[in-house]
Amino acid sequence: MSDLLTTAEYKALAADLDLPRTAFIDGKYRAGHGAAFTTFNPATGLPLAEISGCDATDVDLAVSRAREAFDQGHWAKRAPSQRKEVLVRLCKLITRNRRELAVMESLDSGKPILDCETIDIPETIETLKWHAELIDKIYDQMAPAQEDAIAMILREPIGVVAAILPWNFPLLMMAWKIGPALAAGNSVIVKPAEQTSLTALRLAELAAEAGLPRGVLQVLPGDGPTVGAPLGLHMDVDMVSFTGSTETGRHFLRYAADSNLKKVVLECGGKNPCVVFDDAENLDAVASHVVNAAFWNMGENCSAASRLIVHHAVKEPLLERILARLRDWKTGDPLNPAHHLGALIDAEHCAKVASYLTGTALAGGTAEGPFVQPTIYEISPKDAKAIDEIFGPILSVLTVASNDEAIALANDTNYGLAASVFTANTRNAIRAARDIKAGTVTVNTYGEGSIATPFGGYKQSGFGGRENGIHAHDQFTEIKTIWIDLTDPADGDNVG
Ligand SMILES: NC(=O)C1=CN([C@@H]2O[C@H](COP(=O)(O)OP(=O)(O)OC[C@H]3O[C@@H](n4cnc5c(N)ncnc54)[C@H](OP(=O)(O)O)[C@@H]3O)[C@@H](O)[C@H]2O)C=CC1
Ligand SMILES: CCCCCC/C=C/C(=O)O
Repeated sequence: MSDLLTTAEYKALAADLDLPRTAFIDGKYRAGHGAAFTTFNPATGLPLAEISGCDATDVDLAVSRAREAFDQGHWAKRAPSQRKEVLVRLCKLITRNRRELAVMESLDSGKPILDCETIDIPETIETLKWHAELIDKIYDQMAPAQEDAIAMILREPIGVVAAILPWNFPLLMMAWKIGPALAAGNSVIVKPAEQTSLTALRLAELAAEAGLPRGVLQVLPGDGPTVGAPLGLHMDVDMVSFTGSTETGRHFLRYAADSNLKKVVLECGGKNPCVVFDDAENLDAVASHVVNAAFWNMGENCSAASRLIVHHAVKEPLLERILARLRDWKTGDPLNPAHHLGALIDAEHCAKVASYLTGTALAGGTAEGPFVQPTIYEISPKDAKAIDEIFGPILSVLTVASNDEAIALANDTNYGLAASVFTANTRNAIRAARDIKAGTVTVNTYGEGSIATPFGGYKQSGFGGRENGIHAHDQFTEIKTIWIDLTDPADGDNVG
């Protein structure tokens, strides 16, 4: 992006921000009944704002308002083209306020402003626009039926959806959920991660300004046990869409089992492999992809490639290039647009990541407060660094003697979210893409694909559906069959 500001200009904007401090319920900001909590700037450790937290009383209120809004049909039953208009208006408002949102996101999450400006905010807009534009272009279906019957298959909004968000992509993950959910006509209650509530609240305010009826999008700040659990256990919440750790994902399956069997979709962790075969070409490009895959967003990314599985024939030249490439990746103040890595989310997470900084590193290996240098270790597959989801800027290099061994190692994990394969041989590429058990396999590149391609995990990386693309629309709708008998009564009844 050409119009990045200077650090001083970003800091001036940051100082002027009007930060939201209460829940957004029934179309307006209002204080919750839970304990107030502080949201911190991860880069400085200083408080940003005191936020009035929610509790089960607020959950009950928000669910009843969401249900009322749904039943009244001012959103759910509106023509798809009218829902589209409101969501497109919201995109325009986000665009108009994009700088404010980018700075708020960077301040609250520690993400580099460079990424907030060039990825998080543009992708948030793109996601909302894509689902808005989709909704008046999809058709329901007819199924084969008997001669004197018509069978229709309709998609209907599910009802009240709870969106439980992580702290690593606060706005973008909100967009991944509310984009398809709102476009389909649902009422959505968002629970942001306690560390990062600010942009979710501001987005709800902008949605109201865009014309979203009250009760259709509400945001309840607070922690998991106090706000997430009552949402998960609520008898009048029809669906939970969750992004976060596999462990917390399991809680939501239990909540559903212990309440109303609500639909649950989980997008959880990953220990994603970058596999480099002996015939990989253009190692400069491979090195760029590996660095980006491992260290983008400080490795606080469910689809980060934290395992580099490389054939020994290309290991040395590839590592040389990776280390050279890494010299361009600067770590530090998130509001400095020259920095590619900002601050880790909080002290607890820093301590967890730092506990993996052991042994001799090929690069990095040090942490200074919330700033962890991009770090590379060459280790054995049995090392905890190669097994655990660290969620920090630590790449494990695992050397193999054959391409088959590489695939076996790539699959030797409880996770299965994303993987990349680098090879010049088409047959090897296709075989690897087929054999790796992951929701997304990229060949000779790294990334999540586009908003049009489904995103989600095999094994313990996910459950119940896919985000993005038309598959996300499936996630947030129920399928209804309508069978219409066309028998002429004059010809007798159709029974038996
Ligand atoms: N797949 C991914 O994208 C993510 C993976 N992670 C992984 O999870 C690890 C821990 O991060 P963490 O923030 O604790 O992630 P969690 O999975 O615990 O949090 C995700 C969301 O679930 C909520 N939550 C937490 N516990 C409960 C509960 N018992 N009932 C209902 N809701 C709950 C959180 O609320 P709150 O935090 O406010 O209490 C947050 O909104 C990271 O180190 C990383 O490995 C983390 C974030 C994203
Ligand atoms: C530009 C696309 C970014 C996708 C990031 C997906 C990460 C999800 C997660 O960590 O939950």
